[in-house]
Amino acid sequence: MVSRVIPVEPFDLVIFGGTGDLARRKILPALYRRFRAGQMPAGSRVIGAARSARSTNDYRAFVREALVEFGSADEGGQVESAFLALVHFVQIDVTGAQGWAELAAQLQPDRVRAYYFSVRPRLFGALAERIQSHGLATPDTRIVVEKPFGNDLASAQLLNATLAAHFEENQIYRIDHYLGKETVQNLMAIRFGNMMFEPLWNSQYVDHIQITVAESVGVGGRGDYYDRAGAMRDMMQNHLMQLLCLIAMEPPAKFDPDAVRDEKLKVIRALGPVEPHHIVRGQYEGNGDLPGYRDEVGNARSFTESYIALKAHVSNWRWAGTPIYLRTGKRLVARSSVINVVFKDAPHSIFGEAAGRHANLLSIRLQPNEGITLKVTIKEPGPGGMRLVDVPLDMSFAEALGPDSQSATDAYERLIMDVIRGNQTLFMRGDEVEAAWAWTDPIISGWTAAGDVPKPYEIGSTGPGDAELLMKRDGRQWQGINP
Ligand SMILES: NC(=O)C1=CN([C@@H]2O[C@H](COP(=O)(O)OP(=O)(O)OC[C@H]3O[C@@H](n4cnc5c(N)ncnc54)[C@H](OP(=O)(O)O)[C@@H]3O)[C@@H](O)[C@H]2O)C=CC1
Ligand SMILES: O=C1O[C@H](COP(=O)(O)O)[C@@H](O)[C@H](O)[C@H]1O
Repeated sequence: MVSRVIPVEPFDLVIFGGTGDLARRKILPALYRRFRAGQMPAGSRVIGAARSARSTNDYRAFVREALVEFGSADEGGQVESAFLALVHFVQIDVTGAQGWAELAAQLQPDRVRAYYFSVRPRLFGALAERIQSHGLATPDTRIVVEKPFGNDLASAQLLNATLAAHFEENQIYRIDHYLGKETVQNLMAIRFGNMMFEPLWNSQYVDHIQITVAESVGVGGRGDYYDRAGAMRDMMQNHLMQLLCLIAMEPPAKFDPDAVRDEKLKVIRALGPVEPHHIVRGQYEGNGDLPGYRDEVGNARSFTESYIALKAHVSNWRWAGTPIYLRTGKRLVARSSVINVVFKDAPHSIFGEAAGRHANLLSIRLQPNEGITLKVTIKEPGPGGMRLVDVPLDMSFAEALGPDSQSATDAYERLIMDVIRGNQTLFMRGDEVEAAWAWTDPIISGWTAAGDVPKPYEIGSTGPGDAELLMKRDGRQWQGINP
């Protein structure tokens, strides 16, 4: 069961950084898949822009290679040729004066225009300014801004102010690709489309929540950026923060951009400061087969974390007393993003202590093997008296909805089409990003001032042992990281 395609009018999309890694791996294949699905109308244009010279024909060959490598091409077929015919290239150095007139000539009047900022973040401001000063912005223009959106509160505020000098907030689409994931949106459907969860969704019934985003890959070719960012800025401040918002927010009055984002913002603003002893930072060590973090980023003295776990509190009526534990890291045992909602024990066991105490657990698997498991307590079968065991009520979305249900539309496909449709619900608003940095900054400055050194952990493990202790001290434990 795959959702229907919502048609859009022909549009022009300009990818600044159209020859870069992100364009190659994500943006171009996503556009092609939407074209193949019939959602990108003929007459639309995809214009790659980059600093180095190449012809449109060369760029089409580059795009074709990207489609082949990232699994979307139909090997020289008609669909691929029709898509490539929509692709053009313009050489523009964002900081210079050349190329803008040529770009203007490529753009069609009276249609939606989207400029994708897939260049280094320090070019974002200049790019916004140049688009305006060269008269390339119409009222129907949108800009799509990639991460990272600043690297602290001050830089995010400055970037927001720079963009706001040239574009209205309703023209600015700040990407957090986690919001485009099918299962992440499903969090809202699960919470607000079902009556059974909401009455239990508070500190009276929920003991604690665990949010895990584990990766098995290392930092790859992005070592330079990553070593300046670390797991806190790269993942926690944005992706895990968004998951936390969706799991903790109040029901918005309706599913519209500002209603949803207002509620998320309230959650971020309700986050209390994090105690230094509630934070564990880690760095993976090499193991003979694979290089360690420091070798991978080429910095033998790096103290940047490739893993972070922390205990957060949302200080409001719903969640007072229910901690939310978050962890993310690279080179862990498996790629697995899961939210575990751990319910409290029954207040009194009528079966006596020998039967054991059991807590219900709702696991929402975001990737891979998307689905939900509810662990419930039943009687252990057999004549051995009233002994209790936990059994899972397990639902895989692929089994329930068909194998195409999760993979049909990847995050970038959905997000780009939302830009064209002018729907900002799945994009971060400026105040949300600033609030997230306002929470993050003191955490980072705290460990920097204390000279904290990340704990080593083994490649293929669940992270540093101290993260287990963080839970153990509270009489709790992490759920396993399973593929
Ligand atoms: N790669 C990834 O996995 C992810 C990337 N991002 C973000 O996406 C953005 C792009 O990243 P990525 O694709 O990896 O970067 P790359 O370094 O691979 O590509 C950079 C692109 O920008 C172009 N460029 C550089 N300088 C200029 C300039 N002065 N004027 C015009 N074009 C210029 C380059 O063109 P040329 O080669 O001609 O110089 C190239 O097309 C960054 O903001 C990054 O943080 C976000 C999430 C993931
Ligand atoms: O934004 C980022 O996300 C990826 C993880 O994304 P996923 O969709 O594969 O879960 C992460 O590897 C990268 O470091 C980070 O910048």
